[in-house]
Amino acid sequence: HPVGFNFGWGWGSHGGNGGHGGGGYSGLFPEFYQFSCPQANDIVMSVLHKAIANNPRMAASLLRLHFHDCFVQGCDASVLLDDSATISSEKNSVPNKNSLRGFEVIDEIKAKLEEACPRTVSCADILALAARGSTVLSGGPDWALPLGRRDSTTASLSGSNTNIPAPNSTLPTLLNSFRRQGLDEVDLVALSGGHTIGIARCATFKQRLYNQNGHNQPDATLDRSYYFGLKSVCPRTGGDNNISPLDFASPARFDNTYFKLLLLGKGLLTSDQVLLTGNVGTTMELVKSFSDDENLFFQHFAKSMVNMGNISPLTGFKGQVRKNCRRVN
Ligand code: HEM
Ligand SMILES: [Ca+2]
Ligand SMILES: [Ca+2]
Repeated sequence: HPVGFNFGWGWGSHGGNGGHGGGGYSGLFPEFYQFSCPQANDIVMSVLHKAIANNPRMAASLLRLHFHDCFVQGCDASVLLDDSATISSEKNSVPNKNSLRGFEVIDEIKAKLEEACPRTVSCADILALAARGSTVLSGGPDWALPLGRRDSTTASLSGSNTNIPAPNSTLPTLLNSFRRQGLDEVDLVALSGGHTIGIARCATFKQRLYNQNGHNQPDATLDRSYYFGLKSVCPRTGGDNNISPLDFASPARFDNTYFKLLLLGKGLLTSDQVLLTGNVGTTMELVKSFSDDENLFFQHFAKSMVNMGNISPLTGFKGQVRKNCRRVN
């Protein structure tokens, strides 16, 4: 039987971390495919290698996909489901529409895995493997990745609209949003470091340039020269789809320059800069520590990615292993 004896390994769905990511027992474990599909990660990495060589931004897009999956119904590949008679796709939510990328790469990975190990590797695990592989191939840390997630048969468009924080969020709002997922302020700062790679559209930060507080004034925490540079990319009207790197110093390199830029007032999104200026909790100290010590950032990023990846997984007999990530079986 291709599914192997991993299926329903037993302790799965009763692990009881309360559906939360932060610490605790998830029922997932790194060796989940050791016997049923030992080559799973190699297949993922070979597709990633090609896709990222072809377009370095793809690493960023795939990392973000896992985040947008985990914050809505947990890490269950709900984000990958297309519209159908029974599914209102999360792809149409405000944070996702015209923004999420990388679905074709996930499709390619899934097709190769179905050939090698039919009906074995879930789409939710593919998202987690692709996020880790993208981090590694961009120069970031590697980590032991708990596996064994199964795929949802539902999606939540409304959950996608409410659970994924907006780029103009205040620090208390960000902390609340993460807390609801069982993640703490260290997770928030470490995972925001994912913005060391990738790109954002003007629409997501334009408010900071022209009307941060309802008085037609720019965000006072923005460095002046950075502000003028951003204005040249994002005019007051139009240009909403123009793009700017989240970490302009090294947009394709997974390093700690994101935090160094925050110290210089050169964070792109409000949600980035408030980690330093927001004055709640110890996020400011964490930003300073991560900008001082890349190793420390890498260790925390790895740990927090595991925490995020543990949010409400479907295990044991719950959910299914989709044959095609875009639709339920
Ligand atoms: C803390 C709250 C967060 C907010 C408010 C936020 C917001 C955003 C926004 C607005 C964009 C640009 C989207 C666009 O222009 O279409 C973006 C891109 C990105 N985000 Fe986040 N994000 C957050 C957390 C995270 C986390 C936890 C990760 C992963 C660990 C992540 C990874 C990324 C990456 C890699 C990109 C670039 C994607 C690409 O270039 O295709 N973000 N984020
Ligand atoms: Ca999900
Ligand atoms: Ca970088």
